[in-house]
Amino acid sequence: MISILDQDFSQLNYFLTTLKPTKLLILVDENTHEHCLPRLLGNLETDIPLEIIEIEAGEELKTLATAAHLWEILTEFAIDRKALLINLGGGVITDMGGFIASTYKRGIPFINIPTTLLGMCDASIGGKTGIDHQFLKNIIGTFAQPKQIFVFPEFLNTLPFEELRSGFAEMLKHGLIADEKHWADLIAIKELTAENIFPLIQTSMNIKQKVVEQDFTEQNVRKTLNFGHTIGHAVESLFLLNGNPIMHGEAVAMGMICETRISYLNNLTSEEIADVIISNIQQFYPNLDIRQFPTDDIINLMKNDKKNSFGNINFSLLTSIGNCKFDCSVSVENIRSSLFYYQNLE
Ligand SMILES: NC(=O)c1ccc[n+]([C@@H]2O[C@H](COP(=O)([O-])OP(=O)(O)OC[C@H]3O[C@@H](n4cnc5c(N)ncnc54)[C@H](O)[C@@H]3O)[C@@H](O)[C@H]2O)c1
Ligand SMILES: O=C(O)C(=O)C[C@@H](O)[C@H](O)[C@H](O)COP(=O)(O)O
Ligand SMILES: [Zn+2]
Repeated sequence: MISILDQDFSQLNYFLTTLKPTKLLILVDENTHEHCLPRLLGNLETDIPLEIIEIEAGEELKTLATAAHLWEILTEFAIDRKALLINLGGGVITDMGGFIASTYKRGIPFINIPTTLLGMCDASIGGKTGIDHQFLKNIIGTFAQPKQIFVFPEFLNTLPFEELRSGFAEMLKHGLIADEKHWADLIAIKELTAENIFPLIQTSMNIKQKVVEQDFTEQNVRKTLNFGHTIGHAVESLFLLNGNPIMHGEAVAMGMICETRISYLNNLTSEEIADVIISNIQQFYPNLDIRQFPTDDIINLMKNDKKNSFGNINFSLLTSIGNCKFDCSVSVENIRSSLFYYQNLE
């Protein structure tokens, strides 16, 4: 599924005339309702009946209860399998929307229109859908591709800086795992603005796309896209559980620092390279206060990571800038050491 950069909504309109859905359902959260929906509705050229479905914004709402509520709404609207769900939002909306669409009536078509940087470069691509459960990230979900992904970069104009920075973490990840030049271009950015990041979005989208094409169901190389997430997701879950959610990209940035340190501790990279990577990530992200969480709690949560096998916690680790190795086993001692290292970073 190739994402389409659509500047003037013409390709979206053409897509709708060829698909001819029986109904359009647009899933938004309160922010994308306010900032993105008017622009979309103002440009849609269609007489297909249309309904808007709004949920509250936030990771806390990416739950089974919200999914059940949304399935009920689909039933109320009496939608058939030829209706089209349009997910207009960030990763929470595309994960949730993709999940409810792929399960309702065993699957109705959906498209993603990402409105965050994270959504454009990562979450809208690749067909991982899902919800959190018992505070475990994306623990219930499906692999289901959207019929199409339409990217309208103008939506970034209303995105708060912190959200832009969160999405930037996944772009850094793409550089680190697959493309040294992309990494160099990203860290050369002096100020994180939509304008400065914009020229690099397509490269990030392509990196993700290419990996997913090789391994849709994450049997092998797709695991590299999870670099930073083994520790990042565990910490994200703990903040969520505490009622103090952090942004996904903030957690990934923290996870990438620890997992880069582990790459060195596991003799995959030199300490020098690891230090360069870490200081570059650090320049964008303030340290998270993870001292509040017992190390054992962080490690216990990692036992639920989806990359694990035979009871082992498997990591994706860096062998150099632009290269990543998956299915690496790591001693508990090295995991602890990386967390201690992070806690003591200046
Ligand atoms: N499926 C995947 O491959 C994948 C990849 C990465 C992340 N994710 C998931 O994505 C989620 C994070 O996504 P996210 O960072 O986009 O968060 P998000 O969807 O919560 O959006 C962040 C915030 O920005 C607001 N917003 C969205 N678009 C806006 C706009 N154009 N202008 C103003 N405000 C806007 C939202 O309402 C929300 O408050 C996490 O749940 C993460 O697990 C999934
Ligand atoms: O697409 C992938 O594969 C990824 O791992 C991308 C990640 O950035 C993303 O956060 C994904 O949702 C994590 O998946 P999970 O399987 O660890 O829940
Ligand atoms: Zn991620």
